[in-house]
Amino acid sequence: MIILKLGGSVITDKNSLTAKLDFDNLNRIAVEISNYLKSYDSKLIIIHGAGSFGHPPAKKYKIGEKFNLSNYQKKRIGFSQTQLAVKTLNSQVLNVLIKNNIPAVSIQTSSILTTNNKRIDSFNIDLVNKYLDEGYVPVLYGDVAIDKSLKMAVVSGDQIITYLGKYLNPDKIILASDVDGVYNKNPKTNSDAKLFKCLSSLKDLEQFDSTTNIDVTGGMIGKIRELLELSKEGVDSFVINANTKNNIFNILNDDEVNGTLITNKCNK
Ligand SMILES: Nc1ncnc2c1ncn2[C@@H]1O[C@H](COP(=O)(O)OP(=O)(O)OP(=O)(O)O)[C@@H](O)[C@H]1O
Ligand SMILES: C=C(C)CCOP(=O)(O)O
Repeated sequence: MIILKLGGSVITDKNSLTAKLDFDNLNRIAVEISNYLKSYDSKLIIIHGAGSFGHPPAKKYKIGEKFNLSNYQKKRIGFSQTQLAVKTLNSQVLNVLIKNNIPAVSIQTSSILTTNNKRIDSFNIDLVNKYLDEGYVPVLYGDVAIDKSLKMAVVSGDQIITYLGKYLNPDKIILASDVDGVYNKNPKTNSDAKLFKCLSSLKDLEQFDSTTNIDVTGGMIGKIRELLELSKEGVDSFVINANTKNNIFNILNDDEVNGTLITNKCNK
């Protein structure tokens, strides 16, 4: 079974302050996934990020931050707006996947899990497995969730990967973003940034800035923290660039792709 995350920076314009789908990118990626599934009968879970649909409302309403009960009504509206925004993105993603003949089914993250202190503490994985067994491609996404301690939280697609990676024993975990992998510093703002072929510790990074100021889940650093957590359980993952044509098809197909392997077994 393969878990593939389509980053919000790939399927949306993440620099936009209003929700904006990157249809061309999404459609090209859907064609690559569809071509792979035509040849191989493998189980696939897709997770997508929230991009410019989810991060701006989550930031505006400070979802997941401490608040007074007197503020609760406004926070509820913020929760609802964020949930609707990511659900809207998810519908658009599903529309493109299904048009490309992928039997995608949407699993609304906020209806299938809860968190405690921002970490997933209950998850109806059975449902995901049942869809997989019936030959569907379950699609989950970064969303909000009811949180036992904080009342509400943001759950990143990356945290969903860590959770499913631990419990479903996937053969491959792929995170597709808009850069070639993990660098020692942000490659978008540093022309001398060096790409890691393999990463096993955050200590190797020189800079810890996130993507844009709208990101509420820590950008690339948040992602690496999740993946390093997973690597401690012996589960490896790859970070690759989905903006490069055929990268998604090639990595699904086990062909070599430029990127970063996150593992606890890098040979230094
Ligand atoms: N050390 C680094 N290595 C690679 N990218 C970095 C680094 N530091 C910052 N970045 C930025 O991280 C961005 C990718 O992270 P981001 O969280 O946007 O990914 P995503 O998974 O596509 O988005 P989302 O979380 O919305 O799904 C890149 O665009 C890059 O500019
Ligand atoms: C901002 C929200 C609601 C979810 C964030 O998910 P991510 O884009 O995968 O980090």
